[in-house]
Amino acid sequence: MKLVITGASGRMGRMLIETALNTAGVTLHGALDSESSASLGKDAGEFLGKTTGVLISHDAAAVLAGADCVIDFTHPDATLNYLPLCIEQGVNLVVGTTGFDEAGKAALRQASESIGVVFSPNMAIGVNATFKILELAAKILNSGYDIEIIEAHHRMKVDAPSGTALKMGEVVANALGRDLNECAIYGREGHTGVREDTTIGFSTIRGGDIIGDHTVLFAGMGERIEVTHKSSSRQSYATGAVRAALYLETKNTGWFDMQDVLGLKDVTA
Ligand SMILES: NC(=O)C1=CN([C@@H]2O[C@H](COP(=O)(O)OP(=O)(O)OC[C@H]3O[C@@H](n4cnc5c(N)ncnc54)[C@H](OP(=O)(O)O)[C@@H]3O)[C@@H](O)[C@H]2O)C=CC1
Ligand SMILES: O=C(O)C1=N[C@H](C(=O)O)C[C@H](O)C1
Repeated sequence: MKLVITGASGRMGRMLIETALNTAGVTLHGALDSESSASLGKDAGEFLGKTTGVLISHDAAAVLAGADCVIDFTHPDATLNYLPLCIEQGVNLVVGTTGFDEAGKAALRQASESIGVVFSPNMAIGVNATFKILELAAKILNSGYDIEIIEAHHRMKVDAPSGTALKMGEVVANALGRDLNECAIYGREGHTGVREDTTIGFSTIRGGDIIGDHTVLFAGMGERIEVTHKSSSRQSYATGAVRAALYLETKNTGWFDMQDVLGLKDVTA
């Protein structure tokens, strides 16, 4: 499978290049970065001390020619810029980028009528298992428990709450028959009044080099349950993303998430 990695000099881009180079059946076909990137023209493997023959480029049309799949961990503006070229050239797309607005998500979903798309705010197997655990926890703790979602990430992260925290909120809200758009509380300040029963609160921490911690707290009277996932390396995200690209090898169109890729859709307790 011929893979193109966007955001090639970013934290995830580099991890993805290393993972692609180490995965049997995968060829690094191209590497893209922003037009202002200091890495343009450099070998994509330079940061590993390797020569791959793939030079980091800004010419998306040229790089995408002949590719099978793009893995994109960048910024919503970048993803939506690459999208028409993927459609035009029939190149599948794995999107790990977070922070899309509703219109951006709709554009990706529409693209999946022409190409295969895997869209997931977190590609780690453990996080996707946690989504399942949360579904069950929410169904059991369906009344008498206040739900709060706490996430912590590195100081360079630009979107909040994290895509994973929002997805956790969605999973819990759906399990309880609530609409996250109606029950989410994003931070509190001043005289807030007492907590309303059916709300789901989000708290965001940004600092240092924290890779990604997520906790869903079910706080009852006299006890509390915390479901926590902590990432200690970006490798888990990259491994999941390359697995998603391989999953798309047999697909020409369609909208998928990591639950599809990992075969978790039908897993019930
Ligand atoms: N789904 C998942 O499992 C995970 C998702 N993520 C998400 O992936 C994204 C990237 O994270 P991370 O690697 O830490 O971020 P970085 O800032 O380290 O990397 C982003 C890369 O994208 C490039 N880029 C940014 N804007 C544009 C643009 N408009 N056009 C072209 N290229 C652009 C940057 O280039 P330059 O620096 O030159 O601007 C950089 O190379 C985030 O949305 C994050 O939330 C992260 C980890 C896991
Ligand atoms: O920006 C990050 O680093 C991460 N972003 C994703 C998110 O927003 O959920 C996934 C992971 O938590 C790391």
